[in-house]
Amino acid sequence: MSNQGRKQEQPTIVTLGVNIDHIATIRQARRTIEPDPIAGAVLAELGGADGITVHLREDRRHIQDRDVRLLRETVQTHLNLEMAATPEMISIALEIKPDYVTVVPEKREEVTTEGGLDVAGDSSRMTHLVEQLQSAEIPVSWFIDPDSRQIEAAAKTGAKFIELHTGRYAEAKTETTREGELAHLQESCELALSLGLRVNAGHGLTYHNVAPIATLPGMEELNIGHSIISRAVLVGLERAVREMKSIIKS
Ligand SMILES: CC(=O)[C@@H](O)[C@H](O)COP(=O)(O)O
Ligand SMILES: NCC(=O)COP(=O)(O)O
Repeated sequence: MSNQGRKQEQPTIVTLGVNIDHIATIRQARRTIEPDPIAGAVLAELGGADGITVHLREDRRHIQDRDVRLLRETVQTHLNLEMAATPEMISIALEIKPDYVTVVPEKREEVTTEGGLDVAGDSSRMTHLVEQLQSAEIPVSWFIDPDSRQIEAAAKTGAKFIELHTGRYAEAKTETTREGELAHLQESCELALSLGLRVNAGHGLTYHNVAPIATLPGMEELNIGHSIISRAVLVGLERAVREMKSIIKS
């Protein structure tokens, strides 16, 4: 069922979904048991995360099926499962029942998610996916570019959310380009709310570029991963070395 005609109320507080994929990237570099993203999720929640996001890629390069199953049992806030629109992923989502699913485009050869999903170009398959997941009470979010055609198509599928891809904003090389991308994101957010969608955003957000996105009227949740995990590695390093040194000395 489409959302049209039901303007979404504007949320007043922007929440933070912490994407813990790259804790698993470090673990998978050695195919070992540490660092465990489940422990990472507990610490992120203690630090104030409002939600935990993981992307179960088809190639399982970082997050594994076991991680998603355990996170479902341990996450105290909400669990956002990012996944491709494939039968395998739909069946995993139906079994695990995350608090919501964000459907993303995926290519095996990409380093990270390139561009948003083409909901407009495959609307009947996408509408069917929404019916399958939302009839099981799993709200669907489309990870799309700030593009009016995609936003209108997203609303017609009946999905509850979109996540605006902030990659072009994050990668802008000049202030003028960045301002232009921010304006696209603002207009997109307004359009989505007017069509009854709730609006999240993410990709490439950092400590330096997040503030203007966090103040966009109507923005609900920002999903941020790489920048937070990168900082965590560095701010934790001194303590980690001290702890090893004290064992060696004793
Ligand atoms: C869809 C998205 O933006 C996130 O999944 C992010 O890309 C982290 O995962 P990868 O680094 O595997 O792309
Ligand atoms: N959907 C975006 C996300 O979960 C995190 O992306 P990034 O901060 O790792 O680029």
